[in-house]
Amino acid sequence: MTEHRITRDGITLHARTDGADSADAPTVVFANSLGTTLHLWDPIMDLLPQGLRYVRWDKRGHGQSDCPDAPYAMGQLVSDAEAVCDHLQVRNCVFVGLSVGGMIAQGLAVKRMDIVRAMVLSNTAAKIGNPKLWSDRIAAVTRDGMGPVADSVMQRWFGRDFYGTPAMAPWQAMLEATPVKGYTGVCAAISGTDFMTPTSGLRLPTMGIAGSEDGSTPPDLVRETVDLIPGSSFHIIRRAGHLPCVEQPEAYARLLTDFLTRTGTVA
Ligand SMILES: O=C(O)CC1=CCC(=O)O1
Repeated sequence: MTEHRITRDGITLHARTDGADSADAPTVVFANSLGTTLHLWDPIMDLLPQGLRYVRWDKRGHGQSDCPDAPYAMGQLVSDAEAVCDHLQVRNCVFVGLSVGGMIAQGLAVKRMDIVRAMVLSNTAAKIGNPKLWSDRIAAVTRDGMGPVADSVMQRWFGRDFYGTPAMAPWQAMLEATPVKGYTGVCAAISGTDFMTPTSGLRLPTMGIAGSEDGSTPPDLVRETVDLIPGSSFHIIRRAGHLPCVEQPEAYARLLTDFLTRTGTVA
């Protein structure tokens, strides 16, 4: 594992690479969701093929990355992803984005075909929620902090088998540790994003993943976006909510590994 600090736009972003330690290795880049750090992917890392380079980073306002004042724009989040990839010489990668991470995937694929060769749109959509949903959430978190919204977020993040169990505690702690400015900054970026038109122009190998019990981006919403891209595939992971890589890591890693094989990323 190697840690990286990348400075752009007056802030420093924290990233790490695992697996192969060379820019020449086939590379998979992971983009996390709102209120999570790069540790979102920990449960699947040991289940993925060897010989590849795995890149992940903390979005601005999350984890060990700097936290500038809110609001943020989707263009800034996409440019952050671009800066991480350019710093690490990522080209022709498979880009895996979950939720807002999947919006970043769509934005980066439109902007930088040299970086994104194939993508996984997990628990995401071209447009998530509506401006009132996000302005209400920004107002509640700005007024009361992360604590009071945590339970309703957990109910969307996790299916009924996982919600309320001790295994949920570290994920709730991750959410509650997110700075208010970072959380509300990213909420504003999501609120202002509708990628329906640009995403419908994308032509690259794409796989969609949904959780059968996802309360934030239900399967039909994910499918609607994935169907914009001809030739894409779509899979539902059962007994999982918004973060299936946490609840069903084996099933998630199996889908990813199959996709890496189909796209010629692993033999
Ligand atoms: O908190 C939620 O509702 C889940 C979510 C929406 C966008 C994202 O990244 O996470």
